[in-house]
Amino acid sequence: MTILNETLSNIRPVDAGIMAKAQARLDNKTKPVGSLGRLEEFARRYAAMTGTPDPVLGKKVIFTFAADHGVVEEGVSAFPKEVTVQMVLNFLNGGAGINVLSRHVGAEVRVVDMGVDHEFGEVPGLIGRKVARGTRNFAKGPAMTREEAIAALEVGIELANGCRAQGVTMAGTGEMGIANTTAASAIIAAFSGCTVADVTHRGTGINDGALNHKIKIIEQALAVNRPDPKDPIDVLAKVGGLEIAGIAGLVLGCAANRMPVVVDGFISTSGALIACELCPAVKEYLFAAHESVEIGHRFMLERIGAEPILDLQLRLGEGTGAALAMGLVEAGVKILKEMATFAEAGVAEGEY
Ligand SMILES: O=C(O)c1ccc[n+]([C@@H]2O[C@H](COP(=O)([O-])O)[C@@H](O)[C@H]2O)c1
Ligand SMILES: Cc1cc2nc[nH]c2cc1C
Repeated sequence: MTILNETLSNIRPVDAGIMAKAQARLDNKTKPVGSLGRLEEFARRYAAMTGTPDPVLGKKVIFTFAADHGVVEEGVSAFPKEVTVQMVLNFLNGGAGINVLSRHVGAEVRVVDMGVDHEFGEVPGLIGRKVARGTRNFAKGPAMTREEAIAALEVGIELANGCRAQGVTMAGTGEMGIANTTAASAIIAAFSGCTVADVTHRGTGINDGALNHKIKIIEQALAVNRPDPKDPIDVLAKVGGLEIAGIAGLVLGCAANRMPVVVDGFISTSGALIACELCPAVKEYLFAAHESVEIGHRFMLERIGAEPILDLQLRLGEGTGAALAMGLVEAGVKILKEMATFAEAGVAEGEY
């Protein structure tokens, strides 16, 4: 069996009994029932994902997947393609937004080259898993072959599979890739049947003229490639990206390993969406970090059925929202594990 098929066959719905046990444990803590709101939801879902009402909190890791996009040549981004490689080096030097926010929450950043159009050679810290030197221009034909898409998915799965032995208990997704909002918009348009204009926005900050052009390019890409929404790998290969495939694989691998995964913004969610379309039970293992400024994000989150944790007007990517949200998920689990019960603290219980 292929790694992908084996992973898909290992994904099971979470145990509703464990969720109820975790909630019962929360209800005995020294607080009015339900008064910690969504922190309680995070805790009981985390418990159900990991299969125990007393879950372990270990290492937190953000995987930031980087890749280039052939469609950049159509003028769909405010920034030049070189920024992808330049930002990878910034991540490795610890100077990017994701480095700051990961330090803030005590998470480690792992940078994965899925398909940057640059030969890095031996660069300390970089996880080199290049599947190709970027995708092809999907305004003219498929971004990748089906084989490339599956190879990239399997990179993400293997990274997730490695986590448990390394003491990682929560993963987060992140990405870097100039022009990748064009791919993410094409993916949600292909699945949802929404008009391209409804799901396409300004990415790094394009002006009105460039936005109209970006919409036309995505319409052209969908007409040229005709991705089949019933075949998520076809959608991924034709209008996706190598970093998006890596994210989809990571999310599948986390679900198969019963490991909670916190999904970042618009592009990360397009990867999570591919994973959920391949196997609907995946959605039970993910936390949606935040709602991105990108207008298409809402449609993705609705399709997955995920309620975002934060709304901070973020649109950076890299995993920045995931890092922040991870801190809140962890806070919820600490409440479950560390807070005193009424009996332990000698506090009188209420009557409801
Ligand atoms: O995560 C988001 O919601 C998000 C929204 C807009 C832009 N980005 C980041 O900006 C880059 C893509 O923007 P663009 O305009 O080049 O398609 C890519 O590196 C993403 O990490 C990220
Ligand atoms: C500078 C810069 C940093 C980024 N981080 C993620 N996407 C990005 C896009 C740009 C342009």
